[in-house]
Amino acid sequence: MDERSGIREIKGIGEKAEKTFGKVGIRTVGDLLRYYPRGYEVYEDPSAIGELEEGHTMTVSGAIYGRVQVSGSQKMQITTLYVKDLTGTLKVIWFRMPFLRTTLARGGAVTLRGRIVRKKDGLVMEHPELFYPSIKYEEKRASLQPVYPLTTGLTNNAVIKAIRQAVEALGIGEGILPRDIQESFALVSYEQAIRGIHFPETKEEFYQARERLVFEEFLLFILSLRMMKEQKERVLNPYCFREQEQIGQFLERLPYELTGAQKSVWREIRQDMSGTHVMSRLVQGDVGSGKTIVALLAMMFAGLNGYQAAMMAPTEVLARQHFENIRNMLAEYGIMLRAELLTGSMTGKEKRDACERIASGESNLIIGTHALIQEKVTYRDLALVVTDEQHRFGVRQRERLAAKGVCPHILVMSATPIPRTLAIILYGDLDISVIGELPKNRLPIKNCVVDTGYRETAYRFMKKQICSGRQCYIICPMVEESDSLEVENVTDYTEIVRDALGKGITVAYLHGKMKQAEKDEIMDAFAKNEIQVLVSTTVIEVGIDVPNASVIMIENSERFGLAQLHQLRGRVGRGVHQSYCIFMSASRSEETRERLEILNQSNDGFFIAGEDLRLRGPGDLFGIRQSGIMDFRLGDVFQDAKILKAASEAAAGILDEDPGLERQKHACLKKAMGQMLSRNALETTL
Ligand SMILES: Nc1ncnc2c1ncn2[C@@H]1O[C@H](COP(=O)(O)OP(=O)(O)OP(=O)(O)O)[C@@H](O)[C@H]1O
Repeated sequence: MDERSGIREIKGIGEKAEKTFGKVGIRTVGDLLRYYPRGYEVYEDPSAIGELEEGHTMTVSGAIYGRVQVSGSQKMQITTLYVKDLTGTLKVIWFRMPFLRTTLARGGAVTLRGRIVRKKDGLVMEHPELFYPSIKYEEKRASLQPVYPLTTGLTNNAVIKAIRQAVEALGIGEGILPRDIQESFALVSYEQAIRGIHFPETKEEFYQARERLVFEEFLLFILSLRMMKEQKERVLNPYCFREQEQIGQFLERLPYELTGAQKSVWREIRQDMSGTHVMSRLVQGDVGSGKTIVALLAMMFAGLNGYQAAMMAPTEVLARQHFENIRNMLAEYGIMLRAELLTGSMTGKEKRDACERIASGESNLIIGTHALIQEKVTYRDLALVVTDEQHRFGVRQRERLAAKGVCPHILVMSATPIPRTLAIILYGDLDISVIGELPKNRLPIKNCVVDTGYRETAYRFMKKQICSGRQCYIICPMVEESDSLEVENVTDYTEIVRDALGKGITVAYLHGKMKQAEKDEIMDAFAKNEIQVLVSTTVIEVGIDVPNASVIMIENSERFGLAQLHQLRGRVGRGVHQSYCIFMSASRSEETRERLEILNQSNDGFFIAGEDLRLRGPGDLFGIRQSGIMDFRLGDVFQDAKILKAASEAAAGILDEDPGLERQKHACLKKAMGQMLSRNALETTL
């Protein structure tokens, strides 16, 4: 058995289990080994019964007191047991486990781990994990128990068992890292890493295992990017771009002057597009810095030179907003180009018609969502691809869209405030431009952090703003992960806001479960100030641009990450009006206060990202987080910035020494890269 073997070769995995594992993408032994836990549970020291706390998962050790009883209906049998220690007696119940009556003997020593709930007759431990005799608990005590992502039919124990079997039966090889790299970066061996990520005995073991695996992930990613960049750099620019007078005229008639930063980025883009090689450029800028107009200029530049340009937005609402914006500008300034919208929610006929106009070249500027790559779209002469909010798309999707043209120029817009040093590593295949200044007409947003007692005052404040012509967003309080409740919650909350604001103010809501047409209608009405208050879940997070909106109130701010709060806040302060952000928080914890204070003090995305990193700290054991920026299994580009840097150094060293990865010691690495790149290529052709 090796990593490529099917999982059926593992003892205990039959046809049924094979299917279940298949649902989470595990087909081979290698897939299984790289199915990492999403967190770990610590089997803590037992607590005294007299000190148990409601709502927590806790462990108790004691003697079985009295007889085990089974009651309830045939369908739902309840087994009850009392356990006693020096400090008290605890009632314990299990559902559908009547057989325990014969297993558990009166007076026996037992350890139980479960959730403590309050019932009529006091605290009860519900459906706990049982260690009988107690000594069995010692094996688990203080160790970290992996918790895997699961699906229907797949239990945590089944995953643990399968991985244990695989680890024991398989001589785990050396992995892909060359020995010299492993040694010079003081990383643990592949075998230690695999054991340590699944079954760490200590936190230290976990950290080391994770470090090695994250390093590997980053190294592969960086090497692949470098290779892609090299291949790209060889591509000569097949397009012929000439300066267009109409662009200059357009800029002169625009109601505002471009900022210095916008001008210089626009210059770089123009030079790239008419240069000798195909452009691959990332434009980074804080929320509201005016990236859209720069993208639009590039698209017009392509259109006026007789080519097509496509822009892929992360949501339909945003695609429509860009489309309307572009269409209106073309009409207003008399530019003879045709904009086209293509999104998944359009009817079959609408899509077909749009595709025809794209294929014939009648439409030059195409704006859409994933539909731009998913639908069967052919372009007549695609010379530029703009992807908005790049972090919502992977490198693969970007490539897939690029594959639709011959080899179009690529422009990526990103509001993710990552420090330049990090950006250079992460977007290794792109050149980077930064729009590092906000338009001059902006007043800094005024912030406040308040508790829910301030709500009434906030409503009064909003009412005043609305009376002077402004509009407001309210990010709705959240309900615990429940989709059906989410809808109810937004509608109920909207009623409360309507009552609070009184007649004459139109309040509407927006949530993820609404039909696209409904969402579009609401957004259109909000943009026209027919709606004054928009209550929403976080669907409005990215890119929405209504400069007249001057207040945003974010309920449950404590539940969001700093970067997301900054994005949400960025929906206001986009015009000449003084804007306000009210961070409402129900939590009194010191940590929450400190986090929100950062936003209260600063409107600068780069500063906030840095502080976020400082607060999150290295090695966040219980949440192996995904930053959402890159699609890494384990790594987090913020949290693991140090490992990322180390991997980047390692990549540079490897390529210096052996540019084609021809040496024997790099063979495994090259193979893994090949697999990764061919996976990309495969998706590109789909
Ligand atoms: N130089 C400028 N002077 C004044 N206003 C500007 C300037 N450039 C852009 N704007 C306006 O600022 C607003 C925000 O611009 P834009 O939507 O491009 O921001 P963005 O960088 O895409 O932000 P986000 O990341 O939040 O989407 C828009 O209403 C736009 O018309």
